[in-house]
Amino acid sequence: MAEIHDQFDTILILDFGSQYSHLITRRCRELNVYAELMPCTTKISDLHFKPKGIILSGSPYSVYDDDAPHADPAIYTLGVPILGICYGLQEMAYHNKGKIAQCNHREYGFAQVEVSKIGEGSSSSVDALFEGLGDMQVWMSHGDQLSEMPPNFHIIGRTQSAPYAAIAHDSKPFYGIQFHPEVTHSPRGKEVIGRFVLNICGCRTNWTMEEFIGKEIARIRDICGPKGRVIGAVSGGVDSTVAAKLMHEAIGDRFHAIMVDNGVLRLNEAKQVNEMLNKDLGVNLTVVDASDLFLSRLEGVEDPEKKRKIIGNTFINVFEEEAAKIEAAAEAEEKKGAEAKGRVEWLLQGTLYPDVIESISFKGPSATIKTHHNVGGLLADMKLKLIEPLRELFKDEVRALGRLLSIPAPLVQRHPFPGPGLAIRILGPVTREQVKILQQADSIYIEEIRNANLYNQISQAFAVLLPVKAVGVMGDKRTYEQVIALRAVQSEDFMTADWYVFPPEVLRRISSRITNEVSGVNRVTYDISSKPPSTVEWL
Ligand SMILES: Nc1ncnc2c1ncn2[C@@H]1O[C@H](COP(=O)(O)OP(=O)(O)OP(=O)(O)O)[C@@H](O)[C@H]1O
Ligand SMILES: O=c1[nH]c(=O)c2[nH+]cn([C@@H]3O[C@H](COP(=O)(O)O)[C@@H](O)[C@H]3O)c2[nH]1
Ligand SMILES: NC(=O)CC[C@H](N)C(=O)O
Ligand SMILES: [Mg+2]
Repeated sequence: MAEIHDQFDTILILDFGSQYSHLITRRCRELNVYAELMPCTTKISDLHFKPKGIILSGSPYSVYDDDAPHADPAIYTLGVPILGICYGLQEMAYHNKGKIAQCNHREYGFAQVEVSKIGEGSSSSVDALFEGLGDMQVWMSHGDQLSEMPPNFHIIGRTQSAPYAAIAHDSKPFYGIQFHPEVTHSPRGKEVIGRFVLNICGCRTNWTMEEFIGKEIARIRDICGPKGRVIGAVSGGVDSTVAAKLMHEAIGDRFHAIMVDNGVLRLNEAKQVNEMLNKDLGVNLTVVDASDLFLSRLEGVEDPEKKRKIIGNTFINVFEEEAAKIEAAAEAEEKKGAEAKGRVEWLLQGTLYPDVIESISFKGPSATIKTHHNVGGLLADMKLKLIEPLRELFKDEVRALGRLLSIPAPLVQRHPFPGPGLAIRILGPVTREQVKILQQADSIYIEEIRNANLYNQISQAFAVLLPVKAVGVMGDKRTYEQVIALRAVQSEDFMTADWYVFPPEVLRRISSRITNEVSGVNRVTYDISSKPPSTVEWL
């Protein structure tokens, strides 16, 4: 089977636990080079591909810590260029017998790198890593630094407090930099990464969504074989819509898209999504109304993790039932003499790279903050095999892919909506009445955001129904009703997010409409928390 690594030169990023590891991956991909993040404990002998270059990330550890992570020494004999960033530099120096010590002046924030000149006068030049860049502003975050150069390395850049801020091996393509080129606070950082992956590693720049489409379609056809059929979990969200369209291009009507009405969707969502997919995209969609099943299983459940697991498991039950129905229908037709159809062996999911990255840390999955229904909420003994064509992509890559697949802009720009839906936005038990209140409030909120032309400036907006009651006065009468909280965030990748600053008149209109039009609500509040320390969703 064709592998992604056969088709795209790959930069392997070894993750030592830095907060910025995934940004290194992103920067490479922005240069149209495929990059993949793996735990720093990865054994080179276990890789089933040869990377074109390796980047060692930063880390919260110091190299001499007892439990400090170290890379497989085999990386140094693989014959490919290596770039160490921050801890990565220290790790490279440590392996090559240099010395590392705590700095007198810890550096957090901006620094100026002075790029070293090689040679004299008019024939002087700089190292290939910095070619054409000159002295530059960079961003630092370290308490340790190189105190003694490893043998056979030389300095290629320094800062005022770090004399060995950038080093290179005398004869091998090994580089170390103390600063972080992957963060936007290092304005020319992406060019430094470019010098490494393009000039030094010589990677082909074919990681574009145009190339990806063709190759992924071929790969899907290969996986499914000439007859295999796929059932697709489609929500109307960006990811599953793009995945569905890709699947449809690859195997036509051997792909069966299923949207599950789990009783906790937004107002009129099932109807709208049905129209969009059938009409706009030509994907044959079946909407299964399983709202009674979901709501009965959710009855009385308050615990957020329990809600998530119930929903994740029930989704799979419904998909397996639908797969069985599709097979039974095909068998009935075959008995009447129709040509035999393939089995429904696969379940399509719109899982993205950030979902996967969360479980990559070298210490195993990072602390579970919440179980995303499509990753941790799956049934252990499910019969369908997963097919996840977007597993390697970031959200903005998926949106670019969607545009290339001619998916209409309003669909591509949709805010994400979590699979567990309104169940994780109703704090406390989920009932049909509570769902109805929240659906109405949410619909007014989004409508007013669209009317104010702010939808595309906000990454995600939604309403939350709080399990508290407050006193109000309406038409001279005392009321004692529920509270709606509004949330709107801006975020690049939803790993971090900041709350959105609305023009006051927009908030005023939204609040007034919700309290007037939604019975059962007499108060509206606005959530001014960033992630971290909060998360985007309340549950
Ligand atoms: N109501 C639903 N019916 C069928 N499948 C669903 C439903 N909700 C979620 N899923 C499945 O779970 C996956 C993950 O949901 P998620 O919300 O992360 O992605 P999305 O809905 O495709 O896109 P977005 O993040 O933009 O909402 C979806 O890609 C889809 O496969
Ligand atoms: O499909 C999903 N299934 C889930 O279980 C789930 N939980 C959170 N989210 C979405 O993920 C992003 C980050 O949310 P948090 O900061 O709350 O983790 C936000 O965009 C959330 O809406 C989910 N999406
Ligand atoms: N950001 C980093 O990689 C830090 C590395 C190491 N812990 C230091 O403080 O120098
Ligand atoms: Mg969704």
